[in-house]
Amino acid sequence: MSRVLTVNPGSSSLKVSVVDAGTTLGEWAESDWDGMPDPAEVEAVGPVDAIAVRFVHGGDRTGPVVLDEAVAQDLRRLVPMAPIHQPRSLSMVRALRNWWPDVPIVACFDTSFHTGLPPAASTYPIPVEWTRKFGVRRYGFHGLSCANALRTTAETLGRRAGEVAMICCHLGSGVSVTAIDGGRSVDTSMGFTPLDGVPMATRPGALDPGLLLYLAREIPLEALEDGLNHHSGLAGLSGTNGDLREVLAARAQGSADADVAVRVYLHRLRREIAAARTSLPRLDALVLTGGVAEHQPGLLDELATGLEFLGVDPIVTPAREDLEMARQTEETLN
Ligand SMILES: Nc1ncnc2c1ncn2[C@@H]1O[C@H](COP(=O)(O)OP(=O)(O)O)[C@@H](O)[C@H]1O
Ligand SMILES: CC(=O)OP(=O)(O)O
Ligand SMILES: [Mg+2]
Repeated sequence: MSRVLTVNPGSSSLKVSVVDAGTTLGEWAESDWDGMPDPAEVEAVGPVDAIAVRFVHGGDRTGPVVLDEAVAQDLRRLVPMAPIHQPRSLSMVRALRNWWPDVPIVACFDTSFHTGLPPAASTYPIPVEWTRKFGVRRYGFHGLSCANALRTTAETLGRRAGEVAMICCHLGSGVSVTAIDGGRSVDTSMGFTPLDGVPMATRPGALDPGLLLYLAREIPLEALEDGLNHHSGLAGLSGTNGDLREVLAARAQGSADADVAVRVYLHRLRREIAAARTSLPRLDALVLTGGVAEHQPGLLDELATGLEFLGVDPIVTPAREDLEMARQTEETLN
């Protein structure tokens, strides 16, 4: 087993790479949701031995699985819980099967990293009959990014992964904050779905459930679902598309709405980071990853103002979900 084609359909981008033993041989990023690099371009890097596809929702699966028709069917069941991401991963699989019919596909899940959450963090305070009947719990997402950040942070600190107490903030189009201790997730801001937690490019993060009940009486359910997934968060607040480049440009041009959007984003992010700290015995590292962490240093300085009490300086690490997926795929197939 050597070359793994990794496919990561995120909410604002499709990222594709070919990885061989931890080295990236080629990478492609498409901001167009329906884009896909030309398979011939991928083949030009050399033949691939396996394909890894990111699925944000894997249900209760604790690790990656070889994707056969039964698994695909089961993952389809989870579409209502991850409506932005799951359909895209499923349609990517259909296309990939066409292009590479003989290459095994492994599904790698955001949720797997969080399956060991302690009950205090994973249980919703609703009637226990609802919890049992609907299989409701905090699943948590961005786990592939967290696993990669844990590995790089452990290397930086010269420790084993199990010896690191850290907070991982994934700042992409989706945003999450995860407390990691003993090599596993002990609390995380995303919940039953990736709508929860910190405001994101187009999603609101945590809302008063009473507000949702109120809105559900005023707005048809489909419009509400669309508004919460695609028109809330930074986009909804600022009137831009929610990409922080655009929000910050609007703020620089004097937009009061964009100014409030950034304030809300940073306030809620700091609040979530402070909350994550309470799940850890100590804090070795505050790690920031994802497109915003990698490309918006000025905003990170604004974020750090007010977090001095944590006693650590934030460190930035690239969100190499593809390296984690390639690793998981090799382990699964070997
Ligand atoms: N080259 C860049 N310069 C500035 N900001 C960037 C750049 N690339 C990405 N970003 C920021 O990162 C965000 C997208 O993060 P990313 O991790 O790529 O998203 P996702 O994986 O969720 O699609 C955008 O909101 C944008 O503000
Ligand atoms: C789970 C999630 O929101 O992922 P992304 O940030 O890649 O859209
Ligand atoms: Mg992403």
